[in-house]
Amino acid sequence: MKVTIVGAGAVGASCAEYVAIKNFASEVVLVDIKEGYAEGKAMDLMQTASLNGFDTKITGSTNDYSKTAGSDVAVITSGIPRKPGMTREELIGINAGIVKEVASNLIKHSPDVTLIVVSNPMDTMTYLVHKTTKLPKNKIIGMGGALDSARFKYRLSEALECPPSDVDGMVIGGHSDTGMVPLTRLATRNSVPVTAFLSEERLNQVSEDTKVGGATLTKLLGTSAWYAPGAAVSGLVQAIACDQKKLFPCSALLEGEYGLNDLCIGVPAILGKNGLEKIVEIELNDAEMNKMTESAEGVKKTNGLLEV
Ligand SMILES: NC(=O)C1=CN([C@@H]2O[C@H](COP(=O)(O)OP(=O)(O)OC[C@H]3O[C@@H](n4cnc5c(N)ncnc54)[C@H](O)[C@@H]3O)[C@@H](O)[C@H]2O)C=CC1
Ligand SMILES: O=C([O-])CC(=O)C(=O)O
Repeated sequence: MKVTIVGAGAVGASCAEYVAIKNFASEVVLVDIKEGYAEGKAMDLMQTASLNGFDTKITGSTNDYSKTAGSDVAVITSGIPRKPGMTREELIGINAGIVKEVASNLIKHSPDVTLIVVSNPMDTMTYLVHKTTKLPKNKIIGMGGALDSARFKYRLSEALECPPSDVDGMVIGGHSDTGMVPLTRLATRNSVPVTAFLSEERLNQVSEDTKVGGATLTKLLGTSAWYAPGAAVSGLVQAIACDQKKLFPCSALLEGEYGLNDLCIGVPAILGKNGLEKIVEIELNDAEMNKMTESAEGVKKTNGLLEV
């Protein structure tokens, strides 16, 4: 199993580290445009192999895609992150060109690859990859919902004063400060609906904190987060590499599901060796469906800025 990660920055390197530590891939190739940067990150990570007990071989390359040939899964984290006060959507001008070129380079050397798009604005970048490559739709997946759901569980655990591992919950919709739809009605603590423990007001607070999860960290860090994003991507990579048939909310190209068409947005999906194997349509109530429709309008507005 060969995994390529383009962008050896904060998220790309964190993802490489989690993939290696989980020890399911034979090879990880890091690619970056900055001279020597991917090679340096790869060497540093390889020097943790004997400490962390993994056998994955990590190599780096400065923009030489021949090194990525035959990749099963490739992750696109190349581009710029936001700074405090910015929205993800403001990154479109720089990141669209980068993502389009990187996807094309990857496919040239790995025609059967499954692509996981991370660069922001992620739903629009995923749509861009669908529009500009000839990969089948199951082979292009956007990562956002897995991270947003992890943040939702963290915020729920705070409110419930319990460990995050006690909590289950999911965020669908667009990966943006206003577009996320945390499904509080369906969240549980060991099978008990969280609505049995928390007031509507407290749950609304959990939802709002979840939606601005990325912005809150960007304000604290001066750039956007990387540990939870890297871990979330590694979960998607593992589900595909190990054919786990796991369910994650992912940004998928919709063709009528949830009453939506011609956009990529976060919906529950099963991931396995064929990439995004199935979109799962869960029953939403009217309020949730309205939020999803509103979120889709926001994503479509950003898609409208693309030159495709
Ligand atoms: N979808 C999600 O849930 C998340 C998305 N992000 C996004 O991921 C992206 C990366 O974030 P960070 O790793 O924090 O940024 P970073 O600045 O640390 O790393 C980005 C790397 O991409 C490289 N790069 C730029 N153009 C390139 C090209 N044409 N080819 C190869 N490499 C290129 C840069 O040299 C840099 O090393 C950002 O757009 C950020 O907004 C970040 C966190 C979560
Ligand atoms: O907030 C950002 O810009 C990066 C990101 O997508 C996240 O951490 O959710």
